[in-house]
Amino acid sequence: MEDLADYRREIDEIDSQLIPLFERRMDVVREVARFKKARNMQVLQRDRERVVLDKAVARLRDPGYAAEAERFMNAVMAISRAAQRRDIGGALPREAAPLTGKVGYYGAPGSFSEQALADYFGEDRERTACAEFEDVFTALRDGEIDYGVLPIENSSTGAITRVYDLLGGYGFFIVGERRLRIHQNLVGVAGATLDTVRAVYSHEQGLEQSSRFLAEHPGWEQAVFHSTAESARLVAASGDPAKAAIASERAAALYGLEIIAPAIENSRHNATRFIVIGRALAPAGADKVSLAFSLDNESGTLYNTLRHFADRRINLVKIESRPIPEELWSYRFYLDFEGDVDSDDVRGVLAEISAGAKDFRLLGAYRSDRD
Ligand SMILES: C=C(O[C@@H]1C=C(C(=O)O)C=C[C@H]1O)C(=O)O
Repeated sequence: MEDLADYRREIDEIDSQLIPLFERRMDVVREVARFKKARNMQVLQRDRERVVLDKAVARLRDPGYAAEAERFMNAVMAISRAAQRRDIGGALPREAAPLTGKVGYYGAPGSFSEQALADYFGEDRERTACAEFEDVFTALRDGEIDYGVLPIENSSTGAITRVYDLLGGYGFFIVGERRLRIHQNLVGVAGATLDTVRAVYSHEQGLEQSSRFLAEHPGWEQAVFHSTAESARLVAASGDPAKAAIASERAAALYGLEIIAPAIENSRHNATRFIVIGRALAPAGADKVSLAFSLDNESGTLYNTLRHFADRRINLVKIESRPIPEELWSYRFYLDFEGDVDSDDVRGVLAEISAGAKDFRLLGAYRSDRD
């Protein structure tokens, strides 16, 4: 067997080639930053990163290293993105004010997201329904819409985790938010009553937010369907008094349904927070910032990240963690905090966190919707 010193000499020799290559790569990456700055382009280019990862794996002699090669290149690209963000500095692409254009929303006409859209952009704004959460993201990616509106958290059921995961996956920005008081109603066709109903359709949020009311009717089948509005549409189309939906008053009126039981939500304070997403950061004047990052699973990493907020007396308003499916028991953290993204303190804290965390991403800076 060779000596440990021999192995280490060999590793040193390899690194002596690796580091100059890394340096060359970083030089090119910073040229790319200049290019992006001139064209107001986003730093993160997910499609390109996928290509880089696929090429790396294809070049392996031993495919057994595929997962490691991906992690290696992911780390290299996270470092190059951080360098590009440093170079580009405050010149992140921003939306022009006011936010004009076509808006997509989750659900169907009559959904709570449509209500949030009407509240935020005005009733007259041109809009398009997106049946699934991801459809809002793909429509924005494909240029079919300029902004999207989706729910992100409910005051009683918590985070809408699927939307968090999509936010982490697509490279878009949160440009605004709207909070809405949510009343859930049991709605059905003319003649439907608590006695005729056998099955209740709704989005899982509608069912969850009304779980106490539903518990009083144990004989009813609970069917998870698309959005609350889509559920109302289904019930109207069926014409069947045995079917009911949990949906808004707005949806009931739109689809000609009657309210069998009003305000069936568990909590008197039931409210949902909706986000408005866009392809670039909101115009200046924001007072709330959202970001995402992951950390090494080691003692103190989360503390060492969060302490920067305390040191700068920045108020953290929300933290959510979501599993990273590709990395067993690893998590991605989503943080919301108060502050102006153009202030020295917020710039400082973003620099501190991006230096210590992996896959750091500024998710948005926008005006908060306070009560
Ligand atoms: C260098 C670029 O910027 C980022 C970093 C990449 C990399 O290091 O290879 C790839 C895509 C971008 O997310 C680029 O856009 O090509």
